[in-house]
Amino acid sequence: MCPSLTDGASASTDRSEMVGIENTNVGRPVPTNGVNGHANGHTNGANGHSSSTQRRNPYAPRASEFLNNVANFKIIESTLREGEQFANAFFDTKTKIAIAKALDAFGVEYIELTSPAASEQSRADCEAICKLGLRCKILTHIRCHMDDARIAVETGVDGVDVVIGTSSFLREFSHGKDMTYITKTAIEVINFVKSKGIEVRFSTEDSFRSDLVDLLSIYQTVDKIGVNRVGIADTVGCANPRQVYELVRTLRGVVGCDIEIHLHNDTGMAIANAYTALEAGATHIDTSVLGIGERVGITPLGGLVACLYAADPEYVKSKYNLPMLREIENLVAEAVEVNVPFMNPITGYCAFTHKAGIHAKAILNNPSTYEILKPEDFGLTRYVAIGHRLTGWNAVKSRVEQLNLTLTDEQIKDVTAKIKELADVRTQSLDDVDTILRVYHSGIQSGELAVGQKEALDRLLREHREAATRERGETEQPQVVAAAA
Ligand SMILES: CC(=O)SCCNC(=O)CCNC(=O)[C@H](O)C(C)(C)COP(=O)(O)OP(=O)(O)OC[C@H]1O[C@@H](n2cnc3c(N)ncnc32)[C@H](O)[C@@H]1OP(=O)(O)O
Ligand SMILES: O=C(O)CCC(=O)C(=O)O
Ligand SMILES: [Zn+2]
Repeated sequence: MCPSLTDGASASTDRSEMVGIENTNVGRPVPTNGVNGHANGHTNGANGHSSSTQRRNPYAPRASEFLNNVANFKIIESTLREGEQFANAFFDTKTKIAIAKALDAFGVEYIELTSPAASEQSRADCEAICKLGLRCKILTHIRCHMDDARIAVETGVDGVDVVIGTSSFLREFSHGKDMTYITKTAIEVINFVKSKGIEVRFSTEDSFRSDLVDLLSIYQTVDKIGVNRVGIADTVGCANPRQVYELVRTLRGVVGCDIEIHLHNDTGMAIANAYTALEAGATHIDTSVLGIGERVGITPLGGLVACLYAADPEYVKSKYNLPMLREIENLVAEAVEVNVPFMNPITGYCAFTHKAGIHAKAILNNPSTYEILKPEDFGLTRYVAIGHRLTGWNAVKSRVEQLNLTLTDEQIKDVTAKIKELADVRTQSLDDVDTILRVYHSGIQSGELAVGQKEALDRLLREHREAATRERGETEQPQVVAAAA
C-alpha cells in the first residue's frame, strides 16, 4: 500500500499500515546539527538541503555554465495539440477549455492547440480558447503550408508553430518535398505570419535523423528573416542526452532566436533529454500532461517539473502553482480514460511513501535523507509504512510516540520483533500494529509482561483477539440471522 496522496485522489488509497508524518518528525526532535531538513523551513540550497550541503554536491548545476537555462526556461504545454494525438484522446470543447484554464492557472507560459485546419470543430475550439483571456500565450500548430497559415492567423492566436519534416524518411515518404522547396515555403509562411503581427516558430520534424548541414542552413535562414523561435523535434524518440546536448549547443552557436525542443519518449529519454536541452541552451520545452501524445507521447509536464525542481526548487516554485499538478493530471487522466501511473514523479501512488526501516529512521530524522522533492511543496504528504517485515524499531518508536504510549527503547525493540514476526506471515495494517503496541504496553504496565517474554505476549495477544471476536460476535450475530432468513 502506497498512500502518498492527501485526500484520496488515488482511487484505492488505503492508509491502514502507514504512519503519516507531518513535516519532518513525529514527536521526535530534528537534529540541530546544521543539516536542516524540510521541517525547519526551506533553505536557499537546491534539493531542500542547506546551502552547505548543496556546495558539497559536485554534480549540482553550475551557474558558471553560461548556456545553461535550467533556471530560465518556458514551457509550451501541448496537451491540447500533441496530447490530442494520443490514441485515447477525444477532447470535447468543454474539456479543452477546462484543461486550458487549469494549465493557465498552473502557470505554463504557452498552450499549443491542434491545427485549425484539422477540422471545423478544431478551428472553432481554437477560437474559443483564444477568447478566454488566459494569461498564457495561445499557439496553434500547422504544416508549413500557406493554406494552413491563412486559417491559423484568423483564429486569434498569439503565435503559430510551423513544422515540416526534414529527414530523408519524411521528405521521401511524407510530404515529398526537397530542402529547396521547404526553405522557400518556410520563408513565405514565416513572413506571412509575421506580417499579421503574431509570433512565429519554425521547426523541423525528425531533426535527429536529418542532415546537420540541411538543418543548420534552414535554421540560419529563418533566423535571419526574424523567426521568433526555431524548434528541434525528436519525432521518433531516438535521441540520447549526448546527442541532444550536441545538437542544441551547435544550434545555439548558429541562431540568435529562441530554441524550442520537442521530445518523444519512445525509449524513456524524454525528461532527461529535455533537461539536457536546457543545459545546452534551449529556451522552451514542449510538454503534455502525463506525457500523452503519439505512441507513448512526449516529455510529461509533471516529470519535467520534478526534474527541474530538483535542480532549482525556488525557481520552479516561483513560476508554477505546484499543488495544482495533481488536479491537472487527474483531469487529463479522466478525460483520456487512463490511470495516473504508480511510478509517476510527484503524484504516483507511492511517490512519498517510505518503507524500509533504514529509510524510515533517517526520514523521521530529516526527510532530505531520502527525498529530493518536498511533498508539501506539491500539496502532498509523506508516509512511513511500518506494518511489514522490513520495518525497524525507530519507525515503530515514532508510532509509539504518536499513540502516547510509554515504552523504553529496549521494549520497543522487543515489540518490533513481534511485529516483524507477524508481518512475515502477512502485512499488518496500522490498526494491527496499534493493537500489538497497546496490548504490549498494557502488559508491561500491569506487570504481566517483560522484555523477551514471547509466550506471555502471544497469550495476551490471543486473549485480546478472542475478546474482540466475542464482542464482534455479539453485535454481528443478529445481522447474520436476518440475512439468512
Ligand atoms: C509529428 C507531428 O505530430 S506533426 C503534427 C501532426 N498533426 C496533424 O496531423 C494534425 C491533424 N491532421 C489532419 O487533420 C490532417 O492530416 C490534415 C488536415 C492536416 C491534412 O489532411 P489531408 O489533406 O487529408 O492529408 P493527409 O493527412 O492524408 O496527409 C498529410 C498531407 O500533409 C502533407 N504534409 C505532411 N506534413 C507536412 C508539413 N509538415 N508541411 C506541409 N505539408 C505536409 C502531406 O504531403 C499530405 O499532403 P498530400 O496528401 O497533398 O500529399
Ligand atoms: O512542431 C514540432 O516541433 C514537433 C512536431 C511533432 O509533434 C513531432 O515532430 O513529434
Ligand atoms: Zn510530437
